[in-house]
Amino acid sequence: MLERLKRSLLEAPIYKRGDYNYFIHPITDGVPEVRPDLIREVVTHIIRTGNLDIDKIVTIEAMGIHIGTALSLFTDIPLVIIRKRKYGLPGEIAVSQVTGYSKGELYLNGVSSGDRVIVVDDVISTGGTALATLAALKAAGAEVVDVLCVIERGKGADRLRREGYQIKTMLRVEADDSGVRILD
Ligand SMILES: O=P(O)(O)OC[C@H]1O[C@H](OP(=O)(O)OP(=O)(O)O)[C@H](O)[C@@H]1O
Ligand code: HPA
Repeated sequence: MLERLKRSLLEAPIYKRGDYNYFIHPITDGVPEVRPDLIREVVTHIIRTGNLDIDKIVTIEAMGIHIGTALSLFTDIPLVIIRKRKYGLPGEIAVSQVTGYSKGELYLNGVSSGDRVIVVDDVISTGGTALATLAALKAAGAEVVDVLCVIERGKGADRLRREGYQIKTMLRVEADDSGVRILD
């Protein structure tokens, strides 16, 4: 199961971002290319394992967009993209995002109070992006029925679980100077 994802992760090159061993992968970076069979494998797994009794799919710019778009096309459920750009629309919700190597602002539009949503993203590492997303959705009055990240590294998923959130991930990996190892 998930053979294409596993194989491509084991081949992923490492790029040092300060002290952070950043793996470069089609799902997380769109590099070198995003093959349809890989996306199909990932989205098929999300459909099989995610709670899709929802009104909207929510993802985060940038590398959640291809996953969210494919899932939306497969399920006919609308997609909301949390952007890194302010639009100033009425009701726009801004939250701060901190990852293992960057800081920024995220802006949520398009989710209404009472909307049932799933959050999908490519990877969780420190959990900073997911926690910011969940804070924005709470402020919007949405009901988050599931959180699903394709790849888990570090302690971010455990951080969300400690804060009471359910999160599903497809593969857990670790990355160091020598490359990516699949833990389970
Ligand atoms: O658990 P965290 O430490 O928050 O890391 C996970 C986040 O890091 C990346 O986003 P980022 O904004 O760095 O890059 P992107 O624009 O390429 O998605 C990735 O897409 C996740 O959203
Ligand atoms: N690779 C790609 N995207 C990421 C990573 C990584 O190692 N960590 C957080 N987002």
